[in-house]
Amino acid sequence: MDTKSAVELMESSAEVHFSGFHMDGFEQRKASIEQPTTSETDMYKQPFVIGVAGGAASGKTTVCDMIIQQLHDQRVVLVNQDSFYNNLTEEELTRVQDYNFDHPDAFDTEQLLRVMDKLKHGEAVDIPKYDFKSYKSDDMLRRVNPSDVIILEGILVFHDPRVRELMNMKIFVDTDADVRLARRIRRDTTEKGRDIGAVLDQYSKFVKPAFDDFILPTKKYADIIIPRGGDNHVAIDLIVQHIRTKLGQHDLCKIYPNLYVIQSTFQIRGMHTLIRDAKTTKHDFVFYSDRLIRLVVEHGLGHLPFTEKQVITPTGSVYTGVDFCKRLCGVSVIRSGESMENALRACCKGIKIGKILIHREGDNGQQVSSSASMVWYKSLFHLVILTSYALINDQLIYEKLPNDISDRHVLLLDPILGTGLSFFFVLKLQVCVA
Ligand SMILES: Nc1ncnc2c1ncn2[C@@H]1O[C@H](COP(=O)(O)OP(=O)(O)O)[C@@H](O)[C@H]1O
Ligand SMILES: Nc1ccn([C@@H]2O[C@H](COP(=O)(O)O)[C@@H](O)[C@H]2O)c(=O)n1
Ligand SMILES: [Mg+2]
Repeated sequence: MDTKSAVELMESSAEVHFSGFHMDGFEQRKASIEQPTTSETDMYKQPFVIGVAGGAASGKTTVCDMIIQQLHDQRVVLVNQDSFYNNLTEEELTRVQDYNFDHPDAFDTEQLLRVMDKLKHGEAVDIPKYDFKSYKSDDMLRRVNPSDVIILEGILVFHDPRVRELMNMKIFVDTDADVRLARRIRRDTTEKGRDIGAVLDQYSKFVKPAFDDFILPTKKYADIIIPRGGDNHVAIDLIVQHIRTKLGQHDLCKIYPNLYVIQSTFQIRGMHTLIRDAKTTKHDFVFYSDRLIRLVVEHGLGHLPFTEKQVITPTGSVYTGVDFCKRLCGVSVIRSGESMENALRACCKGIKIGKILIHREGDNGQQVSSSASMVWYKSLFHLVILTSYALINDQLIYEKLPNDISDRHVLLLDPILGTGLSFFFVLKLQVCVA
């Protein structure tokens, strides 16, 4: 992998907060207890699941096709809830006009859940093909391979809470009832060869009541409501843009399995908003930057190894806990890295902090994402593999490092990930030291 692709990926991942980025071949979490990691990496390794609900003939399939078309360079699969229609018994087939295809019980939701579970865990699945004319699943199955994005589409995909929980994004296609009915009449008479009278009977007997009772009430679960379905190009563009941002994070974590992305919360976004606001006072800027940096430091520390430790509590009982990793030091990249020192000192009592100053050339003033970052790695001698990152012509102007740095876990402090080139240079430097 070359530096350029990493930088490009970072560019595509604005708003991501990187921490705990330690490189391949790195010896990690060697101590007897591993910190139970709630790694966001695990989360992002799973596919991004989008649910698309809405009334029959509202344009769900059309919207999905448009999203898939715009995401042509990504691995996307479409799963239709229609594929999970229960087969009709012989008796039901004789009185098909009395069968309610719009009721939640018409679907085999347990099978849908099994299929989604497999896909989410990276397994290929065979999905039934439903035939609207024979009211039965076809003998032919459709092979669906695991993908980065799974779109699950259907009138009632928001109905069952277990299905909803699988979704990272929920879209409701909101189209006027008269438009839906007009489209349905055209579709069912031309494509399904049905009689217009039967279409209208089915609509008033089942489709409309089920829409009011089961589909419309699920609109509240939607993250995004698209009026006018496929005609709403602006909404579809925005959705695709959002998915791309999410996939940017996803890709980074795939490339660097030990990259941890701190999940954005409203607190974090609130701090970013204040920090980025030109009107923010210097005092507030410092206050909120400190708070943000502290979060990154805490998060990074959470990935260090721990050893088991037992203590006696004031009531005399034994508490089995863990001991902090003691062999730590920080290295800040002068000058920006120094802004992270206070937070590190506040979290790690008496920690030694070294400094390095780099003269940087060759970034052409490019800006990538500006996010607080902290990188930790175990010791300088583990970084030989990083030679390939060193594409830049920078110089080490000054260094003051703890003498025993090679025995310590090193927290490299560099809060502004501008182009990321300083960071890569630091890695190059370690190759020289080793
Ligand atoms: N924006 C649109 N303008 C005109 N026809 C449309 C539009 N969106 C969908 N249709 C047509 O309406 C019918 C239903 O659309 P579809 O996307 O299959 O809806 P759903 O999947 O919600 O049932 C299809 O025949 C489709 O070609
Ligand atoms: N044999 C069937 C099965 C389903 N329907 C109708 O299809 C609609 C759902 O599909 P969409 O693509 O429109 O979401 C639903 O309203 C069912 O009534 C059918 O007519 N025959
Ligand atoms: Mg459809």
